[in-house]
Amino acid sequence: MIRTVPETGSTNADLLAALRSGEPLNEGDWLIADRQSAGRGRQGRGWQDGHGNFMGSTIVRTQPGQPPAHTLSLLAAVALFDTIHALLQRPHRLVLKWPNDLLIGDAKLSGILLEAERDAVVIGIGVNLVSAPDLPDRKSAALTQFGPAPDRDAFAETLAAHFATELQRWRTYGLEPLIRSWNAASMPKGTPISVHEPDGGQVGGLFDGIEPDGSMRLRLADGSVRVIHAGDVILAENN
Ligand SMILES: O=C(O)CCCC[C@@H]1SC[C@@H]2NC(=O)N[C@@H]21
Repeated sequence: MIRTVPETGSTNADLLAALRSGEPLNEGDWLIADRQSAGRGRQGRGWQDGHGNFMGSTIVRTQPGQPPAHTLSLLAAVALFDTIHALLQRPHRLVLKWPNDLLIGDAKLSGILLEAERDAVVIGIGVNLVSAPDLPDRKSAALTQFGPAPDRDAFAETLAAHFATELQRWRTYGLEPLIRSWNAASMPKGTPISVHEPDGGQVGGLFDGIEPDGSMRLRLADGSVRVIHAGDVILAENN
């Protein structure tokens, strides 16, 4: 069920609170806000809302024997890619940047934030359908720069359907088909990037694809490969 509210602080915060208070929430339920006053982004950043943009969250129940929960960020990215790809007149400009950002050219179009709560993960997605905020450290873009504004509610229905399909595939067949889909949508190997690691370190190199477990390969200047399990990736040319 998709529930829409006119305004809230953060749809992620709302679903986390609902989980904590034991409200009945099912997989497939989405909470979507027309406006968000305290949107949360990755790495402690905020997420700026915009009239007509998509801001919504859903939950997945974690179960023993299924792929690691953090790979749901790749899953959400693939579902989002499929949703947006169909809307673009020149879809080849759309690429995924590890782990889950969608870029048009070199500009960020959307963001995905996973937050865990006991046996559940809240997955929040923000998409610049109509307007893009100015970001301090990277370029941003909105879909309206590339075509007509999609209807937000129709967009939500399609995204929810793609997400449900990917979730079932992830549970049934594991990570392999998901990684294949992610790779097919990925920015090209050899793209110069800079990785900001959770410990505050920064390392530059060339994007070298992803490992079967979803971690990222970074080719360093000396030709060796470093496997990155967590971090924030910035295109070197945006730096
Ligand atoms: O930093 C990022 O790239 C992730 C941004 C995630 C934003 C979405 S908007 C809907 C949901 N609610 C939030 O507070 N954040 C996520």
